[in-house]
Amino acid sequence: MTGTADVSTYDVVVIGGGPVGENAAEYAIKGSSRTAAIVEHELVGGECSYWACMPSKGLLGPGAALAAASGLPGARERLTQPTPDVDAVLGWRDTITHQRDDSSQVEWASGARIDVIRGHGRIVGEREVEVSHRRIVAREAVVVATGSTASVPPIPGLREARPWTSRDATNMLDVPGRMVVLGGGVVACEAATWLLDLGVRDLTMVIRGDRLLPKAEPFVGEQVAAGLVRRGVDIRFGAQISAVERPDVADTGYGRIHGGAARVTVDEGGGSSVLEVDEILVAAGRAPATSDLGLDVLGVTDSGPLRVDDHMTVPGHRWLYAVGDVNGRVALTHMGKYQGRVAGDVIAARAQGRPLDGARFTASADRDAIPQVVFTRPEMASVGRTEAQAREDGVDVVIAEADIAVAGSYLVSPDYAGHAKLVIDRSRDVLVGATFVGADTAELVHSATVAVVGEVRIDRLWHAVPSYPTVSEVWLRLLEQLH
Ligand SMILES: Cc1cc2nc3c(=O)[nH]c(=O)nc-3n(C[C@H](O)[C@H](O)[C@H](O)COP(=O)(O)OP(=O)(O)OC[C@H]3O[C@@H](n4cnc5c(N)ncnc54)[C@H](O)[C@@H]3O)c2cc1C
Ligand SMILES: NC(=O)c1ccc[n+]([C@@H]2O[C@H](COP(=O)([O-])OP(=O)(O)OC[C@H]3O[C@@H](n4cnc5c(N)ncnc54)[C@H](O)[C@@H]3O)[C@@H](O)[C@H]2O)c1
Repeated sequence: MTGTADVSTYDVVVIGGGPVGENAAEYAIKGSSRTAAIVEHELVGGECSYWACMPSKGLLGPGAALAAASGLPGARERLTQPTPDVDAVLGWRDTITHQRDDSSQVEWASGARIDVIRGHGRIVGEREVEVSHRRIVAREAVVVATGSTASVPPIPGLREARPWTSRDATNMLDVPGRMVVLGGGVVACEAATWLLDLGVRDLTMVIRGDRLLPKAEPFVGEQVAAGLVRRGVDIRFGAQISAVERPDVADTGYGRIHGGAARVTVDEGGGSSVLEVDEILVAAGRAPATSDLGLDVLGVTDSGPLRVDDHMTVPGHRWLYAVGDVNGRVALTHMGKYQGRVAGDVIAARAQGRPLDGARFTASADRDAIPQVVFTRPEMASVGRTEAQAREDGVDVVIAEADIAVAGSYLVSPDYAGHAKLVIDRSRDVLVGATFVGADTAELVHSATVAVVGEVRIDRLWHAVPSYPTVSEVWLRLLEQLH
């Protein structure tokens, strides 16, 4: 860093210190003498570390472990309680989130020679960022990595009722007895799973469409819904919340019940009914965090995502990059970090006057090779395109599909239930998508990701022999259909 009291200069300034901004800063300067700063107005580590991926998986783990044990003879006989110890789970969650203390992340940044500047970052001109009246100048690049925020639909009375968003659900301190969840996407399905584990006894999900997890293969939503219904969840499809009344609202903080009971009107099938609940969870998607970022000075007045090209550069502004949730390409930590690595490599190459030769400088996997794991019970893991997406893209599709019923799955549990599907492009004889549902499938998906990205021909995949006895033997069942 160089500068006077109120103007500092770095080679690279990153606004937003989530996992994606951290990666972009690290890659932009590593192995060089370039300097970088991360501007963060909350906690270094971002939504993912304190409010999203990490606490949610912490809350889900103990229930998943108990479910695994209860499916296996010899272990299940030793289980005295089928549900987790609530205080211990919440304590484990707090351990994972370091009680929202970001000092270890700041230490990491300092080890990587990245300065952390606390405060709200706003672009005030070309290569210029303002943080609390302090001006930061970037010699090479400004990277926007500000993430996203939870959306709350404009339903009469909903905002006034101070409903929970994912931040409350992941950082819950109180366990509401009766809850309604608005939405049927990933946050809704994962949260429903841990809310039940932690003792919510009366849970209703209000879904405007006709299935859960609508972006995945249809069998995923069916199996996840069946799992939740078995645990007593009332899922209302084709339904909408039309009004909320909560006379006794209280600002009790994240994870606390926000007041007295709420009356929630649900419209479905031409009629309506009223649910009385102790808390409402809104899980209706997220909006890119582009407000109050100064983008209007660049002529960007749209409040949507900050669009970028495949070098993660904002068109027309070669010094400006946007990575992660904020660019609207894909809202997943691992894909945002991938974009952060691409942006960092591009910034480094441009700083050294090197051409952007090579695949490393172009993001492509975040379009057609996106892996995702949804940690429901059963869990689902997928990569690439679904059959419907492939057909929409004009791919000449061949399908291989099978229940997961192999020696490896039987050994996980004699009651194992799972399903797998491959989507193949007939003209190239390569895999373009794969979806697995069932216990222990999360660790299966990377094999499919390698096959999709590597464009491995199906006749070669035949020689990738799965080990016996593992769940991955389902590959053999699927490939037999294509051989
Ligand atoms: C409940 C939940 C669970 C999830 N689980 C998973 C999962 O298991 N796996 C997965 O891959 N993805 C998961 N996601 C998605 C994942 O959280 C996001 O994709 C990821 O956090 C995006 O990272 P990011 O760095 O782009 O943004 P963020 O993590 O949101 O970080 C952005 C940072 O920028 C800061 N900031 C914003 N504006 C400014 C400003 N103007 N000035 C200074 N600082 C600013 C914020 O304070 C924040 O620290 C989950 C999301 C939710 C809601
Ligand atoms: N394990 C993981 O990888 C993981 C976990 C959680 C979240 N995430 C990511 O975080 C992002 C946000 O997740 P999410 O579940 O909030 O979003 P989502 O887009 O997956 O689901 C939003 C849901 O809300 C519904 N909805 C939206 N507006 C509505 C309205 N006005 N009325 C009724 N229903 C409405 C949609 O139909 C959909 O079912 C996603 O990109 C997701 O992939 C990932």
